[in-house]
Amino acid sequence: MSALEPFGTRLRHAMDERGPLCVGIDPHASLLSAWGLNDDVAGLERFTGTVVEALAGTVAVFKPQSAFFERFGSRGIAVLEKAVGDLRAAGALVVMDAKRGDIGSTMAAYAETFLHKDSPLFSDALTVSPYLGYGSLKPAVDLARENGTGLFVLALTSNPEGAEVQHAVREDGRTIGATILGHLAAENAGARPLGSFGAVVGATLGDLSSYDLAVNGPLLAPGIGAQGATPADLPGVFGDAVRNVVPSVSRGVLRHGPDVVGLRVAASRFADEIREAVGSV
Ligand SMILES: O=c1ccn([C@@H]2O[C@H](COP(=O)(O)O)[C@@H](O)[C@H]2O)c(=O)[nH]1
Repeated sequence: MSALEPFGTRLRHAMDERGPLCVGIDPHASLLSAWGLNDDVAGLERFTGTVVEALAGTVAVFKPQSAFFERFGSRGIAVLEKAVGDLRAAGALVVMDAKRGDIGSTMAAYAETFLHKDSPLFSDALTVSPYLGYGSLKPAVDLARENGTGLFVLALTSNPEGAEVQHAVREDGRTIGATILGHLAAENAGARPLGSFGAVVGATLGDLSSYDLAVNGPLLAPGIGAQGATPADLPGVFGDAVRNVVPSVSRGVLRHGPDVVGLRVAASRFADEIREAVGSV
């Protein structure tokens, strides 16, 4: 494979061409059942293949949730591998939502799993947890730089429980979330048109004006749809940083399957609402 352009550059182009919507692939057992599928590998395969068939050619970014594939063991991982390959072959970017984080030496192995160009699970970016210390992510940052891939670091997550950690105030007066954002701004310094090191910032969080979201990198924003946030909330949550937001919707789109037209209509409705909301800033 020839060297890839940096993830941030590829993401900016994909957002310009296809819009910023990210569709999450979360094959919950309840969704498999609602689609009339069994909660087994054949059901997983059919579900995932239908999402790819319906949306891979039009949506910019996909975020497979690794947990829903891992729960089927090696055969589930095989379904995930195929989906990643098919999505990328259709011109979409893949953010693997595996939320890895460990001491540096183990982090290097996680990075090789998802961000090394020769890995079967090679993805354009990976979600990672900085809660063993931001510095523990260095092997992933380094490998991402070498391979033209990216990271999305959990900074201010969409779930209410996140606040007890992420809003905690350090001795220097900064919150943990703000500290993570600061590290990302440093990683992305000077990158054009967009850095490759993004933050996960929930769309559910309300006014974040006390946080400096100008990290010169993408802001992956889960929480739209099933968790209650809407595209119209985006400008109020993200302010000027909204142009770098990648709004992510999983169940809000997936519940419209298994009909491929239903999935397309749902994704296109979210894309339109996002365009309207973000265009208004
Ligand atoms: O802060 C976070 C980080 C990640 N997620 C993940 O996004 C999807 C949300 O799914 P919905 O069905 O759209 O609610 C899911 O995979 C989460 O693990 C998040 O929700 N919040």
